[in-house]
Amino acid sequence: MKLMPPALPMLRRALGGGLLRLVPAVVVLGLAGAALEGLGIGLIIPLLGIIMGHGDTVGMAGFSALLQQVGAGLGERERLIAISAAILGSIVLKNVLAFANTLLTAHIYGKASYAIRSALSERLLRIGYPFFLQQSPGRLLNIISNESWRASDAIQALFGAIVSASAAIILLAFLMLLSWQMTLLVTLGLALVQLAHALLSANLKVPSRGVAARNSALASQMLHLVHAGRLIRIFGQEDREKAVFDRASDGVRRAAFVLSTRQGVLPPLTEVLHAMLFLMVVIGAWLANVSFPLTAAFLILLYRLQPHMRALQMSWSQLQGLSGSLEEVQWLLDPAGKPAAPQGSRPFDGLRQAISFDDVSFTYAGAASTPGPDARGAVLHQATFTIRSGRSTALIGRSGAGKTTIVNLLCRFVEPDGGSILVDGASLGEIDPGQWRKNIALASQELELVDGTILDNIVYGHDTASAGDAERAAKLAEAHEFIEHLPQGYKTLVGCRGVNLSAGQRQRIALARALVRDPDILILDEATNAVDGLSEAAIVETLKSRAGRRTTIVISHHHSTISFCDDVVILSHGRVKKQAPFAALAKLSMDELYQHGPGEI
Ligand SMILES: Nc1ncnc2c1ncn2[C@@H]1O[C@H](COP(=O)(O)OP(=O)(O)OP(=O)(O)O)[C@@H](O)[C@H]1O
Repeated sequence: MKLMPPALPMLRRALGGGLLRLVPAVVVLGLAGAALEGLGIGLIIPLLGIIMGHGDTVGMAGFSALLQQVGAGLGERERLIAISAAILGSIVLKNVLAFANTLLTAHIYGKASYAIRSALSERLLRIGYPFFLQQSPGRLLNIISNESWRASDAIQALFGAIVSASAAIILLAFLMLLSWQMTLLVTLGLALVQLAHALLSANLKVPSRGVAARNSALASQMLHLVHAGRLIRIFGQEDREKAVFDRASDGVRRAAFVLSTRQGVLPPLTEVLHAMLFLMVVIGAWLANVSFPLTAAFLILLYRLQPHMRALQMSWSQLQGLSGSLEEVQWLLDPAGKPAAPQGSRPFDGLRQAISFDDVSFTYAGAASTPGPDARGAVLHQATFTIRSGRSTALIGRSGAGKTTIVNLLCRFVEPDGGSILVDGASLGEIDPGQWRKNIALASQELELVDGTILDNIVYGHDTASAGDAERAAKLAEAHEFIEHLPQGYKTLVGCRGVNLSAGQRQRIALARALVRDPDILILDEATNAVDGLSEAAIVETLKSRAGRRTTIVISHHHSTISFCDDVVILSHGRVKKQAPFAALAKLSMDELYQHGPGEI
């Protein structure tokens, strides 16, 4: 049976060498504190000897006899004061060290929490985009907002265990010096209690996983309530949503209750076992005729040892109780089995001739029933078409035809399952993704605005852009006029995901954000569908001005939006039905274009 939470080695990696180097300091402080405590208690032997009026050494040998000699040369009164002062000094110093250890542990806890959150955010930012298509946002949110804290608690529990174990070892050593026979008995008893505790703690893993799973479900519900505020109200679903939320919340309560009750059994059980051990020592010492000062010092030491043993056991059960959280954090941090970020090292500084899709097939993970390009669920089937450099290409097709999927492939959010995408003859998969993305800009109905000002949003990802550049881009995107009419102009806060603006205003800012980079390849995916006709006509004029100089890819269901394009690619059910110069088909309506057969012009 595995008693150690499996995720601890992973956490060790996440924490890095810096924090681990502090572990010896924690151990040294723990050992020194316990040594001072042991010494202070040991000095009770001569103290009691003086109070009882004799230097009774019956049953004493070695260390205890040595302690009995402390201050032997002094007068009785001076000796009493000196020993009392030494006991008090050791207690004060021990507590100073305990405080230092608390500070150090708090420092490590804070740093560990930070390190875990930082590692999680790093993973989320560097992981391949398909991961987000597969995973529940509620689970991810729960890991970052809840489980990461619990993983830090696990680290604190681990450090607590180290301190308690150090103290226990030292106090056991003192006990050994006082009476090795009684210490052997005690050690055997403690080992049995420890084993019973460890076995019972191992059963905490299952309920701990239950708590983590219920927390994920609750986080999903929370996200839903926050994001679907309008939907819930317009369809009058408040009561139903409340019931669903309460069920998820009650699930967390019940799972946490199961975990707490199983954890709660452990402290009383171990206390009873420790009390039995304590009484066994008292009776054993009486039967063996051990001197009173020695028995008293032994029992006080044993009494002081118990909290450390209990703390060690509690840290252990806490670690087991947190194993579900540790596993969740480990799952997210572990790169195994997760989509990798796009690779490639070939330099790219601009499109010279064309981007060619050559028999490209693609299936979203989880959508395929059988592997391979012809699998059911494939959303692109051997798509072949060309996007010419310096020209504008319209990608059209009915809803679900695969247009946005082509954008996802172009932006390397996903990679083709079959066929190849060639950029000036080189495979897109070999091109440095950073350099490639620097040369493209995407304005899409799905790309959010960031929480900040309008200016922040326009220059997002283009650090060298000045306020003047932003204003020029806003003019091109037909956004300048409405921005100027806002009380704070470009300093207006757009709110979370741009809630303070209308849909058309948001789209124009997103378009300005794409245009401010004057990208080599501009991709517009339904980027102006909420913009009024007049503004759209002006935007089309802007796009026309890129002709011959820059490449533009436009996806739209509106004839007016694609009217300036040189080429058109017609998609149907993931297949390219036709690629033709747009001028040859310009007279057809969108419906006629969608229905257009492969050979007809
Ligand atoms: N993340 C996903 N997982 C599984 N299937 C998906 C995913 N995204 C899209 N699809 C499926 O892929 C197909 C193509 O979707 P895509 O978004 O490319 O269509 P589209 O032509 O852009 O449609 P629209 O005009 O409605 O935006 C659809 O059948 C859709 O259900």
